[in-house]
Amino acid sequence: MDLVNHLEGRLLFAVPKKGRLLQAALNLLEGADIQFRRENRLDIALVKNLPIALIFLPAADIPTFVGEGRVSLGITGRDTVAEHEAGVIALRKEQAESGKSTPQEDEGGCVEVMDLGFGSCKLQVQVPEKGQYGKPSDLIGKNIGTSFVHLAEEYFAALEAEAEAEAANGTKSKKLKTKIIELSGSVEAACALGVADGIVDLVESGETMKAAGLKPIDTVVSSTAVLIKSKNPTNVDTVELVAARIRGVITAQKHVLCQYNVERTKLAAATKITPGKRAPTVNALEGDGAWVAVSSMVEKKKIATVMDELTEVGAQDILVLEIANTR
Ligand SMILES: Nc1ncnc2c1ncn2[C@@H]1O[C@H](COP(=O)(O)OP(=O)(O)OP(=O)(O)O)[C@@H](O)[C@H]1O
Ligand SMILES: O=P(O)(O)OC[C@H]1O[C@H](OP(=O)(O)OP(=O)(O)O)[C@H](O)[C@@H]1O
Repeated sequence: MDLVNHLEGRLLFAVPKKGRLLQAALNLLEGADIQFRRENRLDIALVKNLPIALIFLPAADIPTFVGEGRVSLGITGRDTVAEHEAGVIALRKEQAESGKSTPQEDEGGCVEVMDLGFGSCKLQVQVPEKGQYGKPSDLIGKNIGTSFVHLAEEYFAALEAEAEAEAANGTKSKKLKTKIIELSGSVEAACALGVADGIVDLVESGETMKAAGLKPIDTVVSSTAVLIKSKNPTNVDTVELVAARIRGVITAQKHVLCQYNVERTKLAAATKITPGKRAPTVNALEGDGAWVAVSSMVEKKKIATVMDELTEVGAQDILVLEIANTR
């Protein structure tokens, strides 16, 4: 089937085609009951139960497609959105300076719909552990290796402006003194191989940088995966439906359902610990007027403490249940 000719009327939704965000993004689509079958080697998949076509793209390219309005919705890292936006700002500035065209502030761009809670990492400035550079300003005028050229340029332009203002010499140079060298991967190798004095790269556990003999000296962007939409999306109702479904899955992932029995006299103390989303559900226990059963949504990360506190106030038969979905 020629899928490209079946896109008419469908919401185009970009999903990372590989890499660290792929599996979590697919899990989210499954949780939101977005059903599709991706043919081998095809980067387009028609959704069976909704008017959506999934477009599988490199995470770093998704903000370009969404920002230009070619695709209405996307899942990618906030770092890639920031890089795209820094690129757009740099281009507008360049065009304005050369008088080529008028900068259009309101045109295009990505709107963050929600944080998806996975893929957390930091874009950091890293230097050799045993080297001569201790703070970011030491790197002014040096060589910086990165895949995030626009964010690195923006970062060092701000550092240079700050340094010039401090020196109060009034010579605000237009040209960046620091040399930004674009690398597409294995950026951590650049210092040891003499290509760069410092790097701007992603860090999660810190293991890669430690193994490469590097240490962080600043954070440029803190990132997680995000759902983004274009400024003027097509199929607005479907965009809202998908966002609501994904929000439900994420809320469910972050919470558990806590059920317990407690004496009515201790109910106020217990429900103070588990106030729930709106309010806890309280039911009488069959044949025992003195006891009630309580059920309440609790944040997953707090559940151990909540169970300790409930036990302390006299709650019994505490059960913790996974929530598959919620609205
Ligand atoms: N070490 C990491 N830990 C957590 N998230 C990361 C990490 N590295 C990257 N990410 C996130 O995942 C996104 C995609 O990066 P990833 O390297 O997986 O993509 P990719 O498409 O395979 O790119 P490449 O081929 O350049 O490695 C990044 O933009 C960032 O938001
Ligand atoms: O802090 P850590 O948990 O060690 O993760 C950081 C590493 O992960 C990313 O690289 P990736 O594995 O995507 O490979 P790449 O260098 O080819 O981009 C990033 O560029 C770092 O190299």
